[in-house]
Amino acid sequence: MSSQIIPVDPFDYVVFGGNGDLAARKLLPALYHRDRDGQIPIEARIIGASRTAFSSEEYRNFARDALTDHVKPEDLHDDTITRFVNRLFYCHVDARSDEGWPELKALLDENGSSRIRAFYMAVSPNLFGDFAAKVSQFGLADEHTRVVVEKPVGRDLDSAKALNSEIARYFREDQVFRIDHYLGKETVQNLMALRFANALYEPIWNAGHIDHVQITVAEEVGLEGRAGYYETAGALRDMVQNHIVQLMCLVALEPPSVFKDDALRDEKLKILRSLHPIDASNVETLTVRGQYRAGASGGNAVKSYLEDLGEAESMTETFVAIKAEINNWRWAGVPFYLRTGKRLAGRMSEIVITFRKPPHNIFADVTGEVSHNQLVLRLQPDEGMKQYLMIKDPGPGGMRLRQIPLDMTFAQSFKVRNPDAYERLLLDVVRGNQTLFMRRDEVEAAWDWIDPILKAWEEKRQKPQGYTSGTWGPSAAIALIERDGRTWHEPD
Ligand SMILES: NC(=O)C1=CN([C@@H]2O[C@H](COP(=O)(O)OP(=O)(O)OC[C@H]3O[C@@H](n4cnc5c(N)ncnc54)[C@H](OP(=O)(O)O)[C@@H]3O)[C@@H](O)[C@H]2O)C=CC1
Ligand SMILES: O=C1O[C@H](COP(=O)(O)O)[C@@H](O)[C@H](O)[C@H]1O
Repeated sequence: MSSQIIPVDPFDYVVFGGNGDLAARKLLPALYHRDRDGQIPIEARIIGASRTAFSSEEYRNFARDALTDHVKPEDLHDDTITRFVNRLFYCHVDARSDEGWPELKALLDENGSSRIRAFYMAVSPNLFGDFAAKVSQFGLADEHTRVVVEKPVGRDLDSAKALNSEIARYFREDQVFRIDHYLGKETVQNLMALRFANALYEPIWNAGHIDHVQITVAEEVGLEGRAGYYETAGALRDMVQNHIVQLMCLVALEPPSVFKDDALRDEKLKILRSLHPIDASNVETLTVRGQYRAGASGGNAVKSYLEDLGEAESMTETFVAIKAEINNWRWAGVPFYLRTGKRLAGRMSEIVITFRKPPHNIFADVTGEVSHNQLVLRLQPDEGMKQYLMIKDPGPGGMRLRQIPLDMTFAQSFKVRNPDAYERLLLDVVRGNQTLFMRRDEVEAAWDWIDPILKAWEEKRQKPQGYTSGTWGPSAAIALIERDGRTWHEPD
């Protein structure tokens, strides 16, 4: 069964970098799924644009291969593939010359100016400004045009500001969609539903009732052919500055008055600006950097980061753990333990809210300690939520208590395919809905918190600690939380 369909108006989606890795792995499959589910209007077109001299027919073949490689075989059918690829066109353009741009303009103008136009920058960030300038120079944009900007938005605060200013020369902020695909994940949106569509949790969603929060985004994969980019980024820039910080904001924000654009983004911004600074004075106690060594992943032997990179040494971290704190009334004294890494023991992303214990244990004599209730929001795999509660073991054996989860796994509760985050976000751009996209000031506020960490690591020469591939990271990450008398949540 398909997921719920909300129609969108006809559009032309131009994907700069339409023959790149992101387009092949994520964008074309996502658009294919929306088309297969009947959400893409018959007139809509998708136009790949980059330097390679493809014809539109060759681009359709590229797309067929991408779908074969990245869509589950059971979702591929000849008729839906053919319908989808017939929407595809290709223009051969260079961001740094005028070559190909008049042809792209002519193709777009076939539909007049009333149609929605979106330009997706699936290219290296150092080309974002060039593409924006060309779109403007050749008159491809009007006031309804939208532009999608991929991460990374900068590599520090100064470069992010420069990039944002460059884009702002050509587009208004309400035309700019800075994508963070974690915001399109189902469980992440469900976090908003859980908090604000139920009266149950919000009264206890604060320091009075919550002991601490954990956010883990663990990956089994290594560099996946992106060594060049990764070596200039590292886990803090690649995952924490955007995805993990965004998740932390959604856990922590105050209720917005509506679930819409600036109302939500204003509240996220307040959290970003309330983050307790981490700098040279506390970086060694509040952060852990790691780098994977050789080990095993999914039962296979895997190389170290340095071997993957082909270098003798590197200061780039492939793992980060951070103890973050939010300086406001709601969260005073509640640590947010964050961790992410590559080549870890499994692919598992979750947010764990650990509540305080009952103020008095009336079962102390018969059952000993009672556990903290935990709410586990599983982002991937097996998206869903589990609320762990203490219950009595059935039977006459006395008051033996244990934790049992109230389990809501989406796959079991809803018999629908779980859409990829890009499916939702790509069409939100067409709708002009910026709720799940990052505003300029948010991105810059996130860098404002991250920059001093990067500087402090450099100043202290805090080298990444080695960890064996296939484990949960360096032992120092375990010590980071155990020092506080807590432990990382063990995935089921
Ligand atoms: N791949 C991924 O999983 C992810 C990627 N991203 C981001 O997405 C963006 C694209 O990444 P990715 O797809 O991996 O990169 P690739 O290197 O695979 O693709 C880059 C694309 O840019 C095109 N290109 C390069 N130079 C020019 C130019 N001067 N004019 C026109 N087109 C040009 C290339 O095509 P051609 O050579 O034909 O011109 C190619 O299509 C990056 O910002 C990356 O950080 C973000 C998250 C995940
Ligand atoms: O943005 C990125 O995300 C992926 C992880 O995304 P997921 O949806 O598979 O969890 C990560 O591998 C990549 O390094 C990073 O750039």
